[in-house]
Amino acid sequence: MTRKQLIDNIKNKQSFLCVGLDPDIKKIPQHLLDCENPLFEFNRQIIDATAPYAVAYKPNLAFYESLGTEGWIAFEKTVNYLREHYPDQLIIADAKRGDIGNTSRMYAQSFFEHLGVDAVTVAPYMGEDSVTPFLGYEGKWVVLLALTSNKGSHDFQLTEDTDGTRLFEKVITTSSRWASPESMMYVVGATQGRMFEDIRRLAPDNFLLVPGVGAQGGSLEEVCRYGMTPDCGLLVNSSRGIIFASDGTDFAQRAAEEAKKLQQQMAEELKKFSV
Ligand SMILES: O=C(O)c1cc(=O)[nH]c(=O)n1[C@@H]1O[C@H](COP(=O)(O)O)[C@@H](O)[C@H]1O
Repeated sequence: MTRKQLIDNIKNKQSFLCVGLDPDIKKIPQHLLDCENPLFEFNRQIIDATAPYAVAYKPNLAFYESLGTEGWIAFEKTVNYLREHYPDQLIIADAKRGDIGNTSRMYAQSFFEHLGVDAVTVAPYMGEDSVTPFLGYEGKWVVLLALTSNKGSHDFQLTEDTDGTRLFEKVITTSSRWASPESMMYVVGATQGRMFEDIRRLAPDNFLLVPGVGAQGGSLEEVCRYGMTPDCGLLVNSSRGIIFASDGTDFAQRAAEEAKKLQQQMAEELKKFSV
């Protein structure tokens, strides 16, 4: 999906919601456990219920890989279901990959050629040759970890160079030379508040994937105040806050309600910024 298509979808739907498909088998409703593939059935119903309010889905590979073959099948079926029934939704494989060039090329092939997702999360730690194999696929995106939502973001990302440059700033400045905002997004946690101002100084045009609202307590209003651009420039993810709103037979309907609430707040924010 191109940047223009993504922006058009956001404007048309008045939403920049990314629904995180992190279906923990221990938390999905009991009545689904008898289905042939409980994870896929859970995702299918969540997708059907939330699609009107979302522009992207982000399955996190950990929740699938942890179940072995059955989990991987659920992941593939989920991607195929989205492709077939909701071709306008951006699919982000949250895999946090990155390795020596020769290996990254295989990861890129797996996600972009075999699975056909639109975007993959990539860790920057191994540098240019670990990231560039994911670039150069028409309409595909690298979503590079910049300033994450967790406590551990202080351990490395916020440490300073002798000239005061913080590591996440170096990641953005250096990686901006590898790709344009047409194919590079950055992950910035919603819990980082005013740091979005610093991010925007370095990455004024890039889309930011922002996890951490809902279960991790980040503020949507604050993210928008410091991070929104004239093109919106944000994809805000919520996983548990939507998909586990209920563990009963009404789980899909409750997920839709939570997604709709976020979409309505997003529409207000888009209006404020005249997007
Ligand atoms: O790359 C990510 O998506 C990610 C980066 C980050 O800094 N923080 C973060 O929570 N995530 C992911 O975003 C999702 C957040 O889930 P919830 O906290 O349940 O909304 C999970 O899949 C996390 O692995």
